Amino acid sequence: MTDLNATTQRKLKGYDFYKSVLNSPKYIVAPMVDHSEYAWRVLSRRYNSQLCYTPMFHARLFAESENYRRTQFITGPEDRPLIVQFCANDPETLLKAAKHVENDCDAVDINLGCPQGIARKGHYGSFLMDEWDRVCDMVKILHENLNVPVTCKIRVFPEVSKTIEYAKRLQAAGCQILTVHGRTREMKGHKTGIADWEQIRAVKAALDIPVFANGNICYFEDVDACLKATGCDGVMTAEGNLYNPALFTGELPPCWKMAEEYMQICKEYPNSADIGPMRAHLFKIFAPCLTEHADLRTDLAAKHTFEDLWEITQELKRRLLAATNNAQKYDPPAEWGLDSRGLRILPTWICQPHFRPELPQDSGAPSQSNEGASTSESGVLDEVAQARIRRKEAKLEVVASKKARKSLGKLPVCASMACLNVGSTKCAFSCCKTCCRAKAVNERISVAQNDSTENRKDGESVSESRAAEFACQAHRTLVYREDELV
Ligand SMILES: Cc1cc2nc3c(=O)[nH]c(=O)nc-3n(C[C@H](O)[C@H](O)[C@H](O)COP(=O)(O)O)c2cc1C
Repeated sequence: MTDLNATTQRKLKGYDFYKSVLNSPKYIVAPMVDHSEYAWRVLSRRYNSQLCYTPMFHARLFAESENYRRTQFITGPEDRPLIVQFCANDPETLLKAAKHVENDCDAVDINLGCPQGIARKGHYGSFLMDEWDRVCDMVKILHENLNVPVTCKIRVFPEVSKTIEYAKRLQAAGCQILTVHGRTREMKGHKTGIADWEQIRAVKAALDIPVFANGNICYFEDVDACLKATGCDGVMTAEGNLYNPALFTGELPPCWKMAEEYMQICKEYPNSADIGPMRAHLFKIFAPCLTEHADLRTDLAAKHTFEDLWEITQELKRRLLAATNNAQKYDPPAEWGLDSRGLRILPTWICQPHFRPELPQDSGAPSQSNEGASTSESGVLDEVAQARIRRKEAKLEVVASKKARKSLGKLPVCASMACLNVGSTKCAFSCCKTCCRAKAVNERISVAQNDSTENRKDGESVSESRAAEFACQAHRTLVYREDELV
């Protein structure tokens, strides 16, 4: 261990550190596994992000593996101010890992908020929220032995008094900046919900060190609202930044512009991002328009080279530009149009926050808030979560359809499983009027297509002659009476 006084005295603390070293940042990019990598940080900084965090690194792996360090921690001279984040549960291991980065960053952060299963297994993140002594030992060892300050990122407890007490313990142990994610450990996935700015405000009021607020930032306007509501020194955003990397400028740029610039950075800065993160970013940037261009969505999931992803980006750009008459810029309306959920209606070619689809009432999941974009600290693609929701919704539809069929009692149901109408006794196949007609039309067409020219009477088209014949032969019973049909 180094000389305690020498190290701690040399370092600027709290507000001095925040102002002199970090330049009083208000706009902060969150630590994000697989997402806040070097290339993404370069892009975010170009669009007014004033402080960036690296993705969370695993302290033990970082301490032990040169290969892990080399492949995971990539940075450059313009990548400042920068805070490197670790997850850990052992003070000595954490210190060993942090020593490797102390000369290439401005502070080291401890992840005390990850709520994912992987954190439960590894015993870190929010699963240390009940072990205050161990957590404080980790803060203390970095405070006393690192050349740079130590910071922490926490989630809140259900009780505000407990969050305040916890935050004070961290401050006393040597934490120099605290980020408060205003959600509890249980608020994840479908239970994400809205972050509690009131709890963040209470924590901020109780501490002497700078505090960053995290949660509920979807638009630029939310930043000021959050600063005002919480009194915090800065606002950190994760998903808001992923869906619109220019969020902190107040701009709503076209998706292709951000995608192209990001890809160019990846090319310009070799090794700044892997294909995995690149693809994950493109999925998010293009999220609003990928439903309309499902073929490219499939391509994006399947392709594995930079050139392929670049080509997909270019193709989407071509299509979107064509659809928007070459519009390069979006001018927000004086007053926002809102959809039925109260969300802003924006064209799909514009970078915009992503809102989870509302689950049906009886899905067993708590209802979603508009702001409650679910987070994934283990870096799992939102695509996967959305596919899961879609599958669940499809299942619920089948259940509802079966229920509805049951409620029709003994009435014969249309033989075509696709609909719930009562089947007609006049139809040879027990279809309802609509399905029977559709069937008849299709079959007429196929008969007509097979018809030979010899059968044609002068002046009559093939389809007309054979269709009439077909309808009267095979569908003799198709004489509908409207009142028999649902
Ligand atoms: C893809 C992704 C990866 C994340 N990885 C981390 C991480 O490495 N460390 C961490 O402390 N939080 C991580 N988080 C959580 C965010 O930092 C942030 O606390 C959370 O998303 C809430 O902020 P938001 O409402 O702005 O999204 C991650 C979130 C996302 C969406």
